[in-house]
Amino acid sequence: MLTKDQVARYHEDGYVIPDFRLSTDKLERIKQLHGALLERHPEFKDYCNALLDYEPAFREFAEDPEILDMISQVIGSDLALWNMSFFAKPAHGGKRTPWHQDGEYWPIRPLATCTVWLAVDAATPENGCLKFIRGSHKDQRLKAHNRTDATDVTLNQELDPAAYNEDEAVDLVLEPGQISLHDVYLLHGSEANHSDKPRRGMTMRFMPTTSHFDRDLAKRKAETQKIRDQSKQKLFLMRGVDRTGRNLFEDA
Ligand SMILES: O=C(O)CCC(=O)C(=O)O
Ligand SMILES: [Fe+2]
Repeated sequence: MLTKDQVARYHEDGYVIPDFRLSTDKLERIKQLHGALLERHPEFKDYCNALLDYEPAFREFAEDPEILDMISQVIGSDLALWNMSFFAKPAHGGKRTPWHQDGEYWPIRPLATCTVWLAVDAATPENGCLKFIRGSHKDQRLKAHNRTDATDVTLNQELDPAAYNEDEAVDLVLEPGQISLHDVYLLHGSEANHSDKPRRGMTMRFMPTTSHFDRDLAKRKAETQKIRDQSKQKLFLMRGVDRTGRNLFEDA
């Protein structure tokens, strides 16, 4: 569980690093599953944004009761897992992630999600750890993004340079097995990996079921923003009930 102070930190800063460590066994299992996935799909060497479509076994890590307890402390006790991704950032050139707000990409209304970012390897400034701008989620608004057609990036929507000041960024330094939780409006990004160590990170994205995963909006966003069509996204109810009555879940 998060302490009262950690819950307050999450709301104040837009992220928190809980006292949590995934076991070495589970980390090894994640590395194995990911290694096998890359053998089948080498195109995901930098980034896979639909992990469960290609390897459903990853879901067990999002069913961890300790993690679900923490998520319910920050977004409430009715919650769904709607995405898992893998930012693999290999040694010697793993791609940068442009500065962005997650919400720019996602067809969830009202916009809400808590992301668990799990460090599979140690994440440091040298291998391109995530960088957050503390408190930048607070007005709960999306700022201007521009599309980038660069090929050395994981994502294609980039915050307008006038919307943030990189000097305010803090490094999210994590040991293997540690996690951070971050808000859907938080400004964040990461540099390329020029080191000789990989920086693998796995995400689990949870939304409160007071929000609607809008599949029509997903289609429109795919067209207008040239992002992946998320209209067929699999949603898993993890705790509680659907509060909107409009979300479509997979059978558990
Ligand atoms: O791992 C990265 O470099 C980016 C991760 C990210 O943007 C996210 O988890 O929302
Ligand atoms: Fe992100």
